[in-house]
Amino acid sequence: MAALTTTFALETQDLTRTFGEGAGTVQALAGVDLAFPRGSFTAVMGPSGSGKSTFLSCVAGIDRPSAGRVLLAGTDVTSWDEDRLARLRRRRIGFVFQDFQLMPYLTAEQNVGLPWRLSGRRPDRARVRGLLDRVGLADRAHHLPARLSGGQRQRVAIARALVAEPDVILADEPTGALDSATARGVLALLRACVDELGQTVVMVTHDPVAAAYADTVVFLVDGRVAGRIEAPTVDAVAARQAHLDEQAVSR
Ligand SMILES: Nc1ncnc2c1ncn2[C@@H]1O[C@H](COP(=O)(O)OP(=O)(O)OP(=O)(O)O)[C@@H](O)[C@H]1O
Repeated sequence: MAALTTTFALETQDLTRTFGEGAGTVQALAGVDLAFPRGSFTAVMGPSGSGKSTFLSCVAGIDRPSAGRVLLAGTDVTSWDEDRLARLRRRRIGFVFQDFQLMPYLTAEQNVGLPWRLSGRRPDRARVRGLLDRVGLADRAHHLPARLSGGQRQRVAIARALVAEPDVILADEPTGALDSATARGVLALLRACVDELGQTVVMVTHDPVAAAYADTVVFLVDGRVAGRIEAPTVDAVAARQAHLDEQAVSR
């Protein structure tokens, strides 16, 4: 059976995550089946609280699903222990967090090189500099995060997620804190990761303009897949979002 699943960089089967117990139980994910082909760009959208961040965390192995499976390149990693998952994340997954998670005492350049250091390698300085240049921060390489704006910090986090050329890039609202010109630059960079390097990008966003950079948009509602759009346009995404919001209000 494994051969059938290896064309997908990432797959979830019946992914379920429940928080709390008894009357206070929240079902953040209620059986999500999704498959992400290698070299694809997928946007995950949905109302606030629909399970988007929980989905990314479970897929990255940062959170543990209550049931269901996560497969990376056809390998079931659901029951891997913490150490093994951490090593996998370092090697194969780039994660852009909502809150950046930069090391405050490292410069922009050192933060970008961190994934290499953590896996015991010397950072490739030319690649680090090249990525800082791509995200428009060539002249900020020696700045500490405290001396960067929110948008600049986000761009350092993106460069860091890309530096080790991971197979899968998971991004939670990567353009949320950016002005529209910088956001376009970041989205073009993610698109290039897919088109030029064959990486697989899964990006949570609320923004139809950002979602239109993807090949596919998947909508989550109440922890379930509620729809998808292939080859999305800004108008098609915005219309579907409005429709889902109306349904949510009338529920
Ligand atoms: N650690 C937790 N403990 C309890 N409930 C949680 C926890 N994390 C998430 N939830 C709940 O799970 C549901 C899904 O949350 P999640 O953050 O995944 O949604 P989201 O779609 O990313 O929302 P947003 O767009 O607002 O970021 C919400 O009802 C949330 O309150």
